[in-house]
Amino acid sequence: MQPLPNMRFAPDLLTSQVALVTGGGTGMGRATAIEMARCGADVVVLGRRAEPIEDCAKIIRELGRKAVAISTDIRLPDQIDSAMLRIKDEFGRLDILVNNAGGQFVTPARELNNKGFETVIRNNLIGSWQMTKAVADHFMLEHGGSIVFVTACVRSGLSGFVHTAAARGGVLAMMKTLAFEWAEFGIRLNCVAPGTIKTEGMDHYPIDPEQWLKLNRNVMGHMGDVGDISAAIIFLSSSLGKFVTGEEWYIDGGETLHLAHDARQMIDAVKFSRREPAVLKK
Ligand SMILES: CCCCCCCCC/C=C/C(=O)SCCNC(=O)CCNC(=O)[C@H](O)C(C)(C)COP(=O)(O)OP(=O)(O)OC[C@H]1O[C@@H](n2cnc3c(N)ncnc32)[C@H](O)[C@@H]1OP(=O)(O)O
Ligand SMILES: NC(=O)C1=CN([C@@H]2O[C@H](COP(=O)(O)OP(=O)(O)OC[C@H]3O[C@@H](n4cnc5c(N)ncnc54)[C@H](OP(=O)(O)O)[C@@H]3O)[C@@H](O)[C@H]2O)C=CC1
Repeated sequence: MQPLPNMRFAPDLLTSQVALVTGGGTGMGRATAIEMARCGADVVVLGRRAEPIEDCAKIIRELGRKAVAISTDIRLPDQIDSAMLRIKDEFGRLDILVNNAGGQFVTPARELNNKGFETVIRNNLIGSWQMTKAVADHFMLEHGGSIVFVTACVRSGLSGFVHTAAARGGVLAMMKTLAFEWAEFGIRLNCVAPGTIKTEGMDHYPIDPEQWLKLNRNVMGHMGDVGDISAAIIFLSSSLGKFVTGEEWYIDGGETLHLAHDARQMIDAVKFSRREPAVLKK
């Protein structure tokens, strides 16, 4: 488990709010669920495996907030419906949804078959849609709320991840469409796109984190931590973000500043010499 960040927001920021975090048992979802509880929210922690979500709910209860862990696969509508009924019973309302659950595998597109593509679309796009529609139908179309999707930095594609690039691009378009259609119901929707964040989820990838740092284009020189992402999610979910909807927020340590990175290499090449630019020497 990654260490939790220090408390960053006012302890009453989310008082009287009920939040649901998918994938809340690990990584960024866990950090967000716990940080929301520290801000006064009651929290529903959702994921497939019982143990991590129960652990997270236990921590939240120790903080003095109400928490319920519900084992649910976001791809399965029947399980989602049961989860909604349980939330209605336990809390009676739901104000915040964080669509964080997701995952994929690295593969060159030429080696990806249709089943693999569909698997990742179902997990990341259809799962997020199903959760969003259920939460709107059961709660938010009646009393409003805030929905944040955790996506990925796919503005220029994501080599090795064509399936997830397609899914996350779909989530972005879905979010913007719903932000327009559901504004009249008091529902705000936004995306947070993490760069490379140190979580247990990264263990699924066959690459050493240090090697990854050399390969990526993060200008900070280190990976982000779970608190970098939970802070953005809480800002957007809470009254701090009350005038923000339909937005996508890249929290990536400058990983997508490709032009700035290229310019830095050029500056290194000329060694700050105006009279004798290295590029002209030979
Ligand atoms: C380097 C850069 C690092 C660094 C990367 C940094 C940038 C990336 C941004 C994102 C970072 C993160 O998300 S961080 C981590 C988040 N967590 C994860 O990614 C979790 C890891 N992934 C998974 O759990 C799974 O792969 C998941 C996608 C959910 C699918 O699980 P399921 O159990 O539903 O599916 P399975 O039954 O396993 O597989 C269904 C089919 O999918 C295909 N399939 C599944 N796994 C496959 C695999 N490894 N390789 C090929 N194909 C596969 C096959 O066609 C399978 O069918 P058959 O052939 O018939 O079996
Ligand atoms: N770490 C990074 O650098 C980046 C991560 N992301 C995305 O951010 C999100 C969080 O990732 P991170 O914290 O790193 O990784 P984790 O693997 O720790 O988190 C993913 C969580 O989602 C849950 N989950 C996955 N599939 C389902 C499903 N079908 N139904 C319910 N729950 C599910 C998992 O729990 P369980 O298996 O028990 O269901 C797990 O708790 C993911 O969507 C990820 O793809 C995006 C860009 C970069």
